[in-house]
Amino acid sequence: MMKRLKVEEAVGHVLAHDITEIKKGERKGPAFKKGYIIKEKDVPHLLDLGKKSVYILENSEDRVHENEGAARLADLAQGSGLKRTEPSEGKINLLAAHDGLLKVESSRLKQLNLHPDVMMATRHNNTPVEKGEKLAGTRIIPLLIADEKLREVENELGDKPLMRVKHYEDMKAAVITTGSEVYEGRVEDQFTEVLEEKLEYIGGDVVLTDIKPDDRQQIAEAISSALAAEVDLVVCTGGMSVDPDDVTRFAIEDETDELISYGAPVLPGAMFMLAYADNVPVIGLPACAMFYDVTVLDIMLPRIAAGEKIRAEEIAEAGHGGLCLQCEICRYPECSFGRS
Ligand SMILES: Nc1nc2c(c(=O)[nH]1)N[C@H]1C(S)=C(S)[C@@H](COP(=O)(O)OP(=O)(O)OC[C@H]3O[C@@H](n4cnc5c(N)ncnc54)[C@H](O)[C@@H]3O)O[C@H]1N2
Ligand code: MOO
Repeated sequence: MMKRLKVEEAVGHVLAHDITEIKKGERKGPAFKKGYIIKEKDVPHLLDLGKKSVYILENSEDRVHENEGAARLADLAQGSGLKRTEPSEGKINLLAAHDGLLKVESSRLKQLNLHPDVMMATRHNNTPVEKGEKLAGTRIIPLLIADEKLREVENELGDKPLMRVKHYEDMKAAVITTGSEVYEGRVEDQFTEVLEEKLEYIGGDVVLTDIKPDDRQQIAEAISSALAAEVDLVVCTGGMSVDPDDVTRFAIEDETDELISYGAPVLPGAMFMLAYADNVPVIGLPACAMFYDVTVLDIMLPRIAAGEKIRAEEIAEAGHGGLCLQCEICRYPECSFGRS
């Protein structure tokens, strides 16, 4: 159990919790850590921190201290690809152990947070994250919690962790540039380099490129050869909208067996198309993806690279959060874009 003692009387006792010191613009952190044995020389410092009394620790079996409470909550969330910090001021942070796609089971997270006296705050599901980034923080709200209460949370949440970071698969992609103006050399291809960059970010490679005019059959043949070369992903660029010579989508239909969607509730990216040929994703990418830094591709590609098959329902859900504000300084993925 805990006992409250005047600081002068607390000398020689074990501190029950971290004591925070905040100096504006200078420092925020624990001046004293839980478990610290208070010494005579600490008394003035504690008084400077506004502590006339402190909680000291006495042994008890049915109560769990904030640091252990945080560790038990972290256990519920920490799946593969996450690591944790030591508790500080009663809180544990979960970090990305490697680059990848963050998965958070938001309905189970809510279940946890419906319990009084515990909290867990996370980043959004399906966020592409980089090694070392902070993904979640968790703690109990009071200093001590009944072991039974924590056990209730643990029983309800079960063994399956709430969070994990999926590795990106080493994707080999084919890029088929379409457009008679590019094919005839009137315009230099500027799309392929955009895709090379985006694939590099998720650990993939463009291994095959082709340029075709706005001709359904020629584009279809290029898709067919890319699939025969056993790439993991085919991306066709351009010719995705409404002009009479925008035929890319018909060529994609010709060569795939499962159309997920032509059109996506995402701006930029309304004319996005996703289909599968024998489970290999074939994307039709509108020319806006060449112009804007962040588009529908940045929402879909990390998921595809993490080995997920995207369903039509999920594309429909992308409408909520599907509007990019094109901020002067882009902070994607730290913004509302793509966070449905
Ligand atoms: N009347 C309408 N106009 C447009 C619509 C619409 O629904 N109704 N949709 C708009 C949307 S949304 C988009 S996005 C754009 C682009 O659509 P496309 O994918 O069909 O693009 P293209 O027509 O093929 O090309 C547009 C533009 O981009 C240049 N381009 C294309 N590919 C390359 C490349 N590899 N390298 C360099 N430049 C490229 C092309 O030359 C054109 O200038 O359509 C809106 N319009
Ligand atoms: O496919 Mo287009 O702008 O929606 O950007």
